[in-house]
Amino acid sequence: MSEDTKAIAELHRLRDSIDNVDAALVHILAERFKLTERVGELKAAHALPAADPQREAEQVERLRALALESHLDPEFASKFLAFIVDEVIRRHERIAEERRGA
Ligand SMILES: O=C(O)C(=O)C[C@]1(C(=O)O)C=C[C@@H](O)C=C1
Repeated sequence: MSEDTKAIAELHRLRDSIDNVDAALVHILAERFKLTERVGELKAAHALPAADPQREAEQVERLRALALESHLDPEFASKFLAFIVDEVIRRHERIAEERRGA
């Protein structure tokens, strides 16, 4: 087997593993959004604000430390969290509007 053929085989193996990790990420995100939807319902029912900056600051601090331990760029980890949390807040606001309109 030539070196190029071996490299292509290795590329396919790596891509198979990347596909597995991507599938796990989608499943984990789906579970997280199921949980945050329940939080959104709870907040709407009790007129609590969609966003909780104190909680977010704690989450960022915790994730940055975990990222460092795992040799992941902490800046990337906090941007990734912010991206998800922004979407959660939008969904919380939508739930609250729907409950107000109902
Ligand atoms: O914990 C909450 O209060 C949530 O609404 C969940 C969540 C999150 O996605 O983790 C989203 C918005 C808040 O600003 C903080 C955290």
